[in-house]
Amino acid sequence: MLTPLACLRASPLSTIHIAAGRAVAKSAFKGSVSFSATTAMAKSKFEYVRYFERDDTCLRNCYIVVRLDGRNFHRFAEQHNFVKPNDERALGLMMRSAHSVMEELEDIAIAYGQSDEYSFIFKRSSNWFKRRASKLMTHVASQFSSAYVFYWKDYFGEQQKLLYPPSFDGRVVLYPSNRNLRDYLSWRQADCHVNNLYNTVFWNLVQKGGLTTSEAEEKLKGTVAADKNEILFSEFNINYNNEPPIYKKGTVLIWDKVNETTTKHIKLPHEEHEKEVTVTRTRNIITAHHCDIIGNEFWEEHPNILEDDGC
Ligand SMILES: Nc1nc2c(ncn2[C@@H]2O[C@H](COP(=O)(O)OP(=O)(O)OP(=O)(O)O)[C@@H](O)[C@H]2O)c(=O)[nH]1
Ligand SMILES: [Mg+2]
Ligand SMILES: [Mg+2]
Repeated sequence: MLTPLACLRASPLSTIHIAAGRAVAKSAFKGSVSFSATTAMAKSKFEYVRYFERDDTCLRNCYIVVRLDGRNFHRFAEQHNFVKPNDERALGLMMRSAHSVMEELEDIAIAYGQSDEYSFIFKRSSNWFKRRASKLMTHVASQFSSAYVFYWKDYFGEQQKLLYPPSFDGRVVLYPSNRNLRDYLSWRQADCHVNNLYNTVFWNLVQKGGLTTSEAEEKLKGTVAADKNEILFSEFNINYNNEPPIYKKGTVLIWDKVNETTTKHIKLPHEEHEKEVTVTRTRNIITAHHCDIIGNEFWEEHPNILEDDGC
């Protein structure tokens, strides 16, 4: 007897003979027990099962946000010796993976990432995959995860091996207005700032100040941003404003137009010699920014990211 698993394994090598509207699968494995299953073809009585599928079409006119977050990255960061509190390699790899998502999937107008998360915003007019939430989310998550593994060595080199396959959860959220979408992105960037300020002081207290992690935690209890800035400045001579923007602001990926000029040699039919001509092409490329997206300036500089609210 073949177990169900063995049958599954056998099926790719099986030959299927179609006779009188019925499919007969025969095992191609020599020596194994051959099976011949007769299965009714399309339009069978089984087809009703497809009506159990849920319609998860995203509401029209809304921005579709897919947010990914690394699963148990606290442990992943420890096991892969991430630098505390910010690991440039890890942030670079997250950015590269997000870049890959934007390159491969259509209609993403902007992406924002920090720590182990990335948000991808599909244009409100997008009709990609008929706006089916599960399709959008799973494509984003799987492209991101495979890119993360694929590009690992480019960022961590040979010394730091990838010890196990990382994974990312995904969720879909719809935002009906430009204000809502901007507030969503502001929320994520504010989160980046709050966490980074805390982590910067915390790890300075531990690594340079000699405090244990619980002593550092105790010292920071009840402190506000100004207190943390003061500790950084007075105890460690660090001006938080001068910390790298990628740590403080996260990463924004957008499409930008660039002009590319190339020289070509062409020979016109009525001319004897080749002529050198310069050709300028406009190309869309993805650019990374580590700037404030809470205020108006960024949005005024890039007016094409948001679509008209239409009201
Ligand atoms: N050392 C270090 N750790 C990082 C860095 N980026 C992310 N992390 C870790 O990743 C965690 C991300 O936080 P969360 O997403 O809230 O938590 P999580 O452990 O991933 O758990 P779940 O998301 O609930 O599965 C942080 O708490 C850090 O421990 C980094 O650059 N350096
Ligand atoms: Mg996480
Ligand atoms: Mg997270």
